[in-house]
Amino acid sequence: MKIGVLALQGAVAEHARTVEAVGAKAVLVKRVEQLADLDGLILPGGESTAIRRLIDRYDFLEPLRAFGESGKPIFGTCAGMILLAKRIHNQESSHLGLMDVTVERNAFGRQVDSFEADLAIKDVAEDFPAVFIRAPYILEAGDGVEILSEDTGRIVAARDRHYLATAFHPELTEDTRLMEYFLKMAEDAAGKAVHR
Ligand SMILES: NC(=O)CC[C@H](N)C(=O)O
Repeated sequence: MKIGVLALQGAVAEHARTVEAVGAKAVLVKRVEQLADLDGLILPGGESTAIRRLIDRYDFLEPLRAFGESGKPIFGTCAGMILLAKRIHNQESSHLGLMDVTVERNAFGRQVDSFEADLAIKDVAEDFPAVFIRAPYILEAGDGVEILSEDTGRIVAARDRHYLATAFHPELTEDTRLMEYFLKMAEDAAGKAVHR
């Protein structure tokens, strides 16, 4: 399986390492043509406004939408979750607008810029070490969205069809269980599901 990591800005190398750790091939995506032969794509954390500027500069917006709309899985972490969302709280427009959620940016407030929490994530882990950095969270999720994890009442991981999003950074720990979950989504989508 080939999993791309959008390599415009943000935590790119860490995701690529985790992709390789679960036995898939990581592709650092810097040009639109590279999307063609991927089985899934990761939108990393970083700064969503900066990533968006680069998406526009390199004409990635429509190709990324088309990638998602073709049924290929996309995993957005932190800023990547903001890029995936259909709605952004207090903002008129969204970015890719693919996942049926409303997100709020920097939602944990300045006092708690960064923190770690052990999270129960449905179908993934009882105790996932989650690192939050100026993290957003999901304020509202559409009916078809499966809530995978909440931290103190806030939705911090969710899945909408073939879109997966976390408010935290799974790539900053050695724990590969969430990446295994995403790889399984990509395998299922590719119709190549193998017993693992
Ligand atoms: N760690 C992150 O990805 C932070 C996200 C950032 N606060 C944003 O709004 O894009």
